[in-house]
Amino acid sequence: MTGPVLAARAVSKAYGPRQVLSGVDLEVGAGEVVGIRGPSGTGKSTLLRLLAAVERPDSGEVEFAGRPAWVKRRRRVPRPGFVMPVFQHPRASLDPRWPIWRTVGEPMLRAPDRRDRARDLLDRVGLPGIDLDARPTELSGGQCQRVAIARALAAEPAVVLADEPTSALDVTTAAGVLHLLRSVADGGTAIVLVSHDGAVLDVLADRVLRLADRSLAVEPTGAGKLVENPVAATEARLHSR
Ligand SMILES: Nc1ncnc2c1ncn2[C@@H]1O[C@H](COP(=O)(O)OP(=O)(O)OP(=O)(O)O)[C@@H](O)[C@H]1O
Repeated sequence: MTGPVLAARAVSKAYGPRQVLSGVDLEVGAGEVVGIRGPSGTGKSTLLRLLAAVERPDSGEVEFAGRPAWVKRRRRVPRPGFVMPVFQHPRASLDPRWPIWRTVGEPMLRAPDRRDRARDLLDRVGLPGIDLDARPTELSGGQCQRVAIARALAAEPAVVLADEPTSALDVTTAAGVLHLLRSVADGGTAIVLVSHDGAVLDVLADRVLRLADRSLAVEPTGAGKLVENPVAATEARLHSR
């Protein structure tokens, strides 16, 4: 396809009297990594929930591959696995009753080897040898964060929406996860990445937008991109924050 894989068209959202987003436009192409930064409370997580079609905008449209995410009757159009979110508080987004292999394997319900594939994905997010039957309550925040990333990738989605995906990780682990996300993007998946961390955005994002005054504006990026950086250089860049 030639058009954007994900788009927001004049999207607005208010909670009660508080207008959080007003006429936000965004287009994300296949394989593109778009970073979003901005002060706390400006609506970054809200925008991701709208882009994930977890919440509806008050006005405007979210489109998946050129088609509205919501139909006129205000029902969400089912597109399983098209957009996968990684929410800011991963422990809360994991089912506490499920062993982690089942959480990661959920998007691959039809795969008979989904336990093995879950193990492989958990290896790739830096959790080799983790107990596949562990429950989220037995894991650290950083481990939950990586389980949530593995689950998002299991769907082989067209779009990953990641809200502070490395905030609970040490620098070395974060660099590994950022490289994994870059390789996923290089395989054609679009990524929208929210982070307060300029270094994370600088190394991973193809372009960075700033959310302020209820809308998005282009933000100049800083250091060289991850594509040109080996993991060790990314690690050094994250250390220098
Ligand atoms: N479900 C909700 N009900 C009412 N108000 C909400 C809701 N979700 C978000 N808000 C409000 O919308 C505003 C934007 O919140 P949001 O979490 O999107 O900001 P953010 O930029 O992601 O913040 P942070 O960087 O601190 O995570 C805040 O004033 C918040 O209190």
